[in-house]
This record gives sequence, structure tokens and C-alpha cells, in this order.
Amino acid sequence: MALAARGLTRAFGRHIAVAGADVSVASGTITGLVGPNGAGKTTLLLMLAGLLQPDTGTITVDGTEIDGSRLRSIVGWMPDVFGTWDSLTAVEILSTFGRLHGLSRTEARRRAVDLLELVHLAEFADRPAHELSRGQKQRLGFARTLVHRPRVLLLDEPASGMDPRSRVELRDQLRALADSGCAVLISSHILTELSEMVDDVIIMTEGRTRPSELSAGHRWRIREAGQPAASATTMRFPDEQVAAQHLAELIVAGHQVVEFARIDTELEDAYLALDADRT
Ligand SMILES: Nc1ncnc2c1ncn2[C@@H]1O[C@H](COP(=O)(O)OP(=O)(O)OP(=O)(O)O)[C@@H](O)[C@H]1O
Repeated sequence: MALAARGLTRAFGRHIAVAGADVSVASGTITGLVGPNGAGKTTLLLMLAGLLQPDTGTITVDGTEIDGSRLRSIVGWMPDVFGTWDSLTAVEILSTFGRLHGLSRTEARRRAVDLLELVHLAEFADRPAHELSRGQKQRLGFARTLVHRPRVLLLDEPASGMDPRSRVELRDQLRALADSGCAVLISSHILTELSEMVDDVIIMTEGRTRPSELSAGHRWRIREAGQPAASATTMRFPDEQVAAQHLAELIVAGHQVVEFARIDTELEDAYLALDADRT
């Protein structure tokens, strides 16, 4: 399912938090949303999730404009902090959301148990949520996001509080969801991690969006034997297959390639350049 928005605007009093933002997230892809504190990312995500009414602009799914209540049935929304009902167990919390999304009692319980397996919280299934650590609550929040099998996922700083293993698992789970056809939009300040995960990036500053150069593929660093590290070549390829093809051609042509790697600081570099522009 593809999600798109055009000219989204939202003000709080006289402060314009989002000022004509454009978003396009294709089915099967993961898009990063980055920008400084206060840029308007959460406000934008809330509008895309159908939880905040835009002042102007349109939101479409697969090309059809839809309203907030329809959006909420299609979209899985994961806020940066997942408030739980502390006295309910993990299974009860997920089943309750399942019931709210129209599942029968039996289906909701089965879905809750499956999702707790997925996020490695099965041992907490029948324990009250107040026993969960912050990172475990985030994982429970991710499970809740998936209860109604959403085809669009919007995640606001989902990895905050998660340990390294949980972050890697989250990344793999998001990729699997994208591969199954979901459109995923994820905001994060951890740019190196984000850059390993995303196919595309939207940069947001002062309420406005702009695509990043990453849309045109990633830059790769290439160094041959005897070539000083500082003078390694960099090239941009649209995808990994084209990069691999170029490497094969270099080898066949007799080049002694000793380094061929994607530059993972690319997003960070673009972001810092943007920050420098601001000051
Ligand atoms: N409910 C609200 N009432 C008034 N102002 C708000 C409200 N929500 C957000 N804002 C303001 O809108 C602007 C954008 O906030 P938002 O939370 O969308 O930014 P953000 O990019 O998600 O920031 P961060 O990276 O710090 O999470 C900020 O200036 C914020 O103070």
C-alpha cells in the first residue's frame, strides 16, 4: 500500500508546526524521516496516522484520498513513548487492542500470543505491564502497532530505549514487513542506524519537507591496492545490484579492489551540512 500526502499544514495557535509538507512512501519500502528537534516530525506523523486533523492538505492511500477514521484502520502507529495500562498483563493489553480493531475474543488472544512471541516477550505474557523495562515496553508498543495487520507503518523513534539486539530485530522485522508489501515511515535521530535500514529519506526542517539525495541511491567507497586511503574513489549507485555489477566489472578488468563498501555516514553528513546551513 502506498501512502502520500500533499501540502499538509498544521498550526498550534500562531506557531506553524508543519508548513506544506509533502510525503510519499511506496509499498515495499522503508523511508526515514529526519530533522532537528521541533522540526515537526511528530506532528506530521500524527496527521498521517489520522490522529491529528491537518489544517490544509490531502492524504491519499493507493491514490485515493481518505479521512482520519479510515487512515486509523490502515495505519499502524507507534509513538515514541508507549503508555501502558500498568495493572493489565501484556496479553490483556494486546487482546484489548485486538478487540478494539474488531477481532473476536479468541482471535484477539491468539494474535496477542503470536505478537508477544515475535517481540520476544512471551515470558511476560501473563505478567502486569508495570514489570516491563522501558525497552520491553517499547517492544510491547511495537507489537500493539501490528495488532490489526496494518499495511502502512508509522514509527516515531521506535528504537529509543531498546538494547542493541532488539534494535537489530526491529530492523529485520521492519524489512520483512516492507518485503510483504507494507509502506514504512520511521523517524529517528540515530542516523547511522537509520541509513542502514532505509531505502529513502525525507528531511524536515522548520515544518517543511524535502527529499534527500539518498533517493538517488547510496554512495560507495572504492579503493584499489596501493591507493592511499584519502584518495579512495566514491561512486553513487541506485541499488546494491548495480554496485555488485560494477565491482564485478572492475575485477574482470584486472583492478585490484581491496575496499568496496557503502558509506554509512552519508545521511549523517547530509544532516550535519543541513544543520550548518541553519546556523
Ligand atoms: N500540542 C501542541 N501544542 C502546541 N505546540 C505544539 C504541540 N505539538 C507540537 N508543538 C510544537 O510544534 C513544533 C513541532 O513539534 P514536533 O513534536 O512535531 O517536532 P519533532 O520534529 O517531532 O521534534 P523532536 O525531534 O524533538 O521529537 C514544536 O515547536 C512544538 O513545540
